[in-house]
Amino acid sequence: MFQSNTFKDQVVLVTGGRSGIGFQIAKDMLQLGAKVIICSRKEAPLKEAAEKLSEFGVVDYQACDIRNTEEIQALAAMIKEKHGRLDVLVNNAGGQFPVLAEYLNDKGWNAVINNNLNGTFYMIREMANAFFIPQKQGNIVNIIADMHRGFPGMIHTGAARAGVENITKTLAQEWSDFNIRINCVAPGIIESSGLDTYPQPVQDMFAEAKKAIPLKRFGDVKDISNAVAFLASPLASYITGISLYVDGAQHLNYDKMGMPNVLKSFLNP
Ligand SMILES: CCCCCCCCC/C=C/C(=O)SCCNC(=O)CCNC(=O)[C@H](O)C(C)(C)COP(=O)(O)OP(=O)(O)OC[C@H]1O[C@@H](n2cnc3c(N)ncnc32)[C@H](O)[C@@H]1OP(=O)(O)O
Ligand SMILES: NC(=O)C1=CN([C@@H]2O[C@H](COP(=O)(O)OP(=O)(O)OC[C@H]3O[C@@H](n4cnc5c(N)ncnc54)[C@H](OP(=O)(O)O)[C@@H]3O)[C@@H](O)[C@H]2O)C=CC1
Repeated sequence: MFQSNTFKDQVVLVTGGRSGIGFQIAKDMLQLGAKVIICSRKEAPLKEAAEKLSEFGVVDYQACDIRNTEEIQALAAMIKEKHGRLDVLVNNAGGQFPVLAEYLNDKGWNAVINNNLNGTFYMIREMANAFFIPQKQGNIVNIIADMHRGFPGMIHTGAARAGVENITKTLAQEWSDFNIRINCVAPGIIESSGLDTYPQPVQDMFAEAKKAIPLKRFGDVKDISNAVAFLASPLASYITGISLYVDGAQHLNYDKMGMPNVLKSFLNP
């Protein structure tokens, strides 16, 4: 258990904090003493999530598409006005869809690269310039995915998340002079709202998929938020530039649940 004052008076931004994993990260941060800002694209569910989270502490929200630099700058301005600083950035916003590489068109490829790679970089750059570099203090945790051995069935996200992992290694070195730590959390398959977005044949595979995970279960959102809290906390003060796989050792197991075969069985382009 973390002490309830672990993040006391720290200001934490969680992208995609309206749902699933991001919501749990925001809730935990509030319960550990932080002031939290959540952002995502859809204003109405964002507001609703902020209302729920306000039970646990001080929470602000602002609609922001991480692919849009102007919207990110407006978010930074709001945070500066309300809080004057930012201590932790959790890049959780993202998503993709299952597809076989040969059927993925430019638009679909670009949509996922823009979201998961470009959007994450824009957010890191803007928040570092607005807060972390001038403060000479900052902490970034990037949620990536289990793409250790490639990502059959989701080539776009595998490439994007590998890019974020490499950004993390680069900035752990470039920005060490600014006392900025940056790490990744790589979730395996997590029981969250995100899984509902997968087509039924993929969901039908999930029970079978658990057998291929050494710990024989999917993770839950708390497994991820615990890892994020650890990496963002002083307990991890000598850790930067790493990826922490929170996946029941799934990344050591090459069999991606036979997913390409499942996709071939229902994809009919
Ligand atoms: C297999 C292994 C499983 C493995 C099993 C499970 C592994 C779990 C690991 C990971 C789990 C998670 O991440 S769970 C989290 C999942 N959550 C999400 O994915 C939610 C957020 N997702 C999104 O917002 C979207 O998927 C994303 C594409 C990234 C962004 O969308 P945009 O709004 O930018 O773009 P859109 O307008 O929707 O789409 C742009 C184009 O992308 C393509 N496109 C978009 N959605 C598409 C779809 N469902 N199927 C085909 N193509 C699609 C089309 O070409 C679209 O153009 P048109 O044709 O012209 O429209
Ligand atoms: N669940 C799982 O098994 C795994 C999840 N992940 C990753 O973890 C993260 C959270 O996933 P999870 O909670 O399960 O899924 P959700 O779909 O519930 O969460 C995705 C969140 O990101 C937001 N978002 C997406 N695109 C953008 C954007 N361009 N700008 C701002 N916000 C955006 C969404 O809000 P809105 O639509 O309103 O913008 C939503 O709140 C995602 O990056 C996901 O890919 C990685 C591995 C496994």
